[in-house]
Amino acid sequence: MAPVNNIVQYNNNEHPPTFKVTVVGSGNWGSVASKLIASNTLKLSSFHDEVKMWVFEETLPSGEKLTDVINDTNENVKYLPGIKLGRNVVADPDLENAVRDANMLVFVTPHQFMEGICKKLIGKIRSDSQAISLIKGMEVKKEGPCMISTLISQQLGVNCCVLMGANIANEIAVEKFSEATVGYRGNREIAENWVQLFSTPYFMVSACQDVEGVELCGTLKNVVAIAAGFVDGLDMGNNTKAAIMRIGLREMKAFSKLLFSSVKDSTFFESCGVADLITTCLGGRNRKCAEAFAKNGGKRSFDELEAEMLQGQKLQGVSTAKEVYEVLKHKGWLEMFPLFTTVHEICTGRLPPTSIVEYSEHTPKFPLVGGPTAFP
Ligand SMILES: NC(=O)c1ccc[n+]([C@@H]2O[C@H](COP(=O)([O-])OP(=O)(O)OC[C@H]3O[C@@H](n4cnc5c(N)ncnc54)[C@H](O)[C@@H]3O)[C@@H](O)[C@H]2O)c1
Ligand SMILES: O=P(O)(O)OC[C@H](O)CO
Repeated sequence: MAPVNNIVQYNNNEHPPTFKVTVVGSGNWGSVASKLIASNTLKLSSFHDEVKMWVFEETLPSGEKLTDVINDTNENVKYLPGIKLGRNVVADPDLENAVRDANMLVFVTPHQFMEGICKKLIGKIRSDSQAISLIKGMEVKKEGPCMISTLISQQLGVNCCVLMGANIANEIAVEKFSEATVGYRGNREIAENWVQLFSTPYFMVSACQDVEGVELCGTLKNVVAIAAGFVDGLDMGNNTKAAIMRIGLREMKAFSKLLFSSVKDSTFFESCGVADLITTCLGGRNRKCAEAFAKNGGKRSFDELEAEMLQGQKLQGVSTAKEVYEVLKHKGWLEMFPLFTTVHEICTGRLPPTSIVEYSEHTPKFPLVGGPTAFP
């Protein structure tokens, strides 16, 4: 399409773009996701070039508003400094305004804020909207666990896919090769549209018809990352860390399948599964803060360490460990999941960090190295 005197003209063979994207969230991963998407909307004729990015507004130490600085410099100076997002990314602090024209909504905020965000969006989005969640976490309700994609679907009445994977944002920001998995249910065409929107030569995305499995992998690996951080903080070495990762993967798979019998074994071999578990236990923020927690003998709280070490970025693993613990307790499954249980008990100070490989009387001794019959 060619702009003539600022009016966009279409020739006979060209259709106006169908899809307009808004990214709800502008943290570390939210900013990188906006950059990936914006590079593609410029190339794909079915998408409008402009990508709106909703910013939870804050005032920087300079006294300037973060949104103004992003729009002036094309950089999220707080959450992704040094990276240009693409001139077609437009930051907007007004949530309602940011989503008004969009029909492809990308949700990427820390999970604890999503319930409030959904409430504000009820009745405010286009009726033909599709959604995708890049959020690793879950909510626990009276009725039981609720995945974030389910929260979005139920509250907003939209179909919601998920995108998870071995995706440390700072590495993708500098275009180092990574993979990701789009989880979907039902319509493959919609999933393919998301795959197209995110894929670049350095970000290889594939689709998997197992939305619960993909989302639970992304959510639960953060609990295992906390355990891996404890092992690092206690200088226990690589063998111990590998053992923790193996046991963690077993618990991830068992928990997912107990909650949703539809979860597929093969999902755990996708980027969202074993690959994300490895990268997060080697280089993630949950691992880093848990290492500091263990080095301090559990005497400095995770809240304090998060504020000091992450400068506004948020951990998901500590709250996810609590949410998983609530589910296990409610279902009577605590004894089947000693790693998940122990991580929560260490985070809350009920057990010392060294307990990650020592089991007290109230945690069972067997399943940490459990045989094949310990789980379904
Ligand atoms: N950073 C990564 O490497 C990475 C990679 C893959 C997935 N994820 C997942 O993506 C999700 C978002 O992570 P992120 O790295 O973009 O965020 P982040 O950790 O950088 O969190 C900071 C963001 O939270 C916002 N925020 C703070 N208080 C808020 C409030 N009250 N309401 C709404 N927003 C508020 C901040 O404005 C900022 O945008 C998480 O679930 C995370 O697990 C992160
Ligand atoms: O830095 P973390 O621990 O939040 O992990 C980041 C991503 O989820 C890794 O894929």
